[in-house]
Amino acid sequence: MKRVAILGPSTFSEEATRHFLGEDFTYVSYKLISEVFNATSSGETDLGVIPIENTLEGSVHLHVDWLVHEVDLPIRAEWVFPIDMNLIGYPAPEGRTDESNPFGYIRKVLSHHVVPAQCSRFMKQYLSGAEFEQVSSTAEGVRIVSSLQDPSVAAIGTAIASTNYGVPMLQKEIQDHKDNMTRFLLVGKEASELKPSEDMKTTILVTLPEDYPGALHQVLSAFAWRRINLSKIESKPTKKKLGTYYFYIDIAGSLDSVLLPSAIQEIEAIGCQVRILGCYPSYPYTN
Ligand SMILES: O=C(O)C(=O)C[C@]1(C(=O)O)C=C[C@@H](O)C=C1
Repeated sequence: MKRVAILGPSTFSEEATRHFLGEDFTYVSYKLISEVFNATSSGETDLGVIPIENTLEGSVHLHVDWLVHEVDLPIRAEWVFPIDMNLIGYPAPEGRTDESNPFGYIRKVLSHHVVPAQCSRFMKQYLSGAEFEQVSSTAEGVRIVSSLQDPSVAAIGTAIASTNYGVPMLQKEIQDHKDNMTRFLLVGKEASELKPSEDMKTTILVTLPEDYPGALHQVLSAFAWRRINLSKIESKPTKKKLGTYYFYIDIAGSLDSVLLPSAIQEIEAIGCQVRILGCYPSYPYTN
């Protein structure tokens, strides 16, 4: 069975990956996302799972940075998964209940750094008196809460973490929007057989030539006149020289098509550097 590195256990990454890949894989949990990348890069696992973007938070920059700067792991698939955030902790100790705020007794909240952006309304309304402390995953927060057994410290995470660590669910579905989704990437050195998908995507990094006014316009027009759809374009620092950027571009389409390779050739011809991060199937959420 192929081995898949995930941030886990009892995380959203685990829930999303089990839903997508099923049980024909061996899941190997790591505490840090850097360990997921390293395990996949070193061959300890065949594949790795990276949360890359969220409806409410946007790109997870740290993970994009790892993908671009630290490893050379092609993207093999992407899928989206709904994210229901839950407040997990112990009930108010006797004498500490507050009519105006049922969670006013919570002084500290532990979770992954992407979580406050996904639960900002709930946190503003009920947890404004609590300090937020970042931990390596949502499940790690729940694990710490279970070890402390202190009602003033709570976590935000998955329903499965609440069950597995035996910490009560205080409030379900506290994310700002019902349709909160996270996009996950499957990365790995070798291609894996996956279920067929109607949609293919290609992700490229483009570095513009210096001293070429209008270069970005030319890049975009190479796609535009071929009617190739870009689903995302983000500029990011190259980290080599202050003020220099590359563009992270998600393209709807496959490198096997006629038009996309010629668009890439056209932008290389004006002096752009192009790195292909992957050409892969994309899957919408299906229940
Ligand atoms: O901490 C977890 O549970 C994770 O799987 C990580 C992660 C992320 O990095 O975006 C995954 C999905 C949710 O958006 C929140 C956290």
